[in-house]
Amino acid sequence: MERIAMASSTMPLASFRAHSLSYLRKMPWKSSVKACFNTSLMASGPSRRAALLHIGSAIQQAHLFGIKASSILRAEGNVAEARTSTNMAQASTTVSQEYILDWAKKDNRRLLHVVYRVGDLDKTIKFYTECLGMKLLRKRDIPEERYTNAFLGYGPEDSHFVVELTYNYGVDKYDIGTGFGHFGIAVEDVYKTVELIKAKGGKVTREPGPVKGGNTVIAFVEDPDGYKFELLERGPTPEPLCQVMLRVGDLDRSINFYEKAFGMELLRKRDNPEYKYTIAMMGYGPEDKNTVLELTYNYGVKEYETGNGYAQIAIGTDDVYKTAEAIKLAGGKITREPGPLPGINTKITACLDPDGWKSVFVDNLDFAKELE
Ligand SMILES: C[C@@H](O)C(=O)SC[C@H](NC(=O)CC[C@H](N)C(=O)O)C(=O)NCC(=O)O
Repeated sequence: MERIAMASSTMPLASFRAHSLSYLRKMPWKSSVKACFNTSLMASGPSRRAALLHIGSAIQQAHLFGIKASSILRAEGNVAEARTSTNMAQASTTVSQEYILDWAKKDNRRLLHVVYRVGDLDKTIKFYTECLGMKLLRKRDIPEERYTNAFLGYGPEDSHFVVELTYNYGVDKYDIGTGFGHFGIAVEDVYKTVELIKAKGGKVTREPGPVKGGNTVIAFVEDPDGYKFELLERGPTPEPLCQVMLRVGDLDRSINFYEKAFGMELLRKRDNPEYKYTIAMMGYGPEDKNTVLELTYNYGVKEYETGNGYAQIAIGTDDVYKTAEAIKLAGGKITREPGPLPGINTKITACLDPDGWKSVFVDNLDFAKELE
């Protein structure tokens, strides 16, 4: 790229075009980005071409060194050509937007855990281990902040989605709100599981049987704080803690947000007109092997209360800075700018979805170090 930028000031136009296009063809960018560069390149004069290629070079180098392309583009704003050429401004914006949104889809992402608050940690741990069959994976007490966390799940945190319970000293009750739905647990026999839960004194709020309007056998149980768990009958799965269900006020708006800002896939959408709701399963891999976000739209309901019990899901990423950039580009609201957390140095960024549901992205390498 540097070679092209230098050549642009000395070569005749025809050789310059051939040289540049052959170089651009070899670049690992999307074809639409290349097309945009080609168009702008051919429409501009020699000095504009040099500036445009200079920006392209800077973005390419930024990519290699993990620097945000938008920062480079801002810095490059000092170049007079970039400031004055509408074509070039459009080209550079398209490059940074396409690059970063495309990157979000290819990033190494996984749902790590779901965080919520409980009023009695020991009581909840007892219910999850004895009734739901989870393992207590670790506990950490942060006395200076007056809270304790307990991590529970069906396998180690480096490969499984788990729950992160938060107990705030002295707080024994939370408002779960109307928006939080349930956590899904896949079991091979819902009837047997419910019997066991009942025998241990657990609260069953919906008896086992086929879901209304479908065939899957389900049941609902409630934990000591009133958080609902849906038991879903399935064959053996590597990820039994399989769903986080949240209600949303506009399903298409949410699908668009999670696809664009989070790089998730719409795995399944099912309308149930008889019971006046539609669900969309969003995630980073097939539903039978990965935990998914189940978004539920109830006909005509535009708003919910998020309460103060449910906190957020955490998602692993290779780069919290690019993640935050993608969320901003997709119109998301960043509530914590990317960077290391004081004290533990794990890099995170946090944001809100269109309904106010919070998510935190955690640097994959920092998270792995935390688990060592
Ligand atoms: C198998 C999979 O599709 C389900 O389990 S969906 C479960 C179903 N969900 C809803 O009804 C969502 C809408 C509801 N108004 C809400 O906001 O929670 C469900 O809970 N069914 C209940 C039943 O008894 O079948």
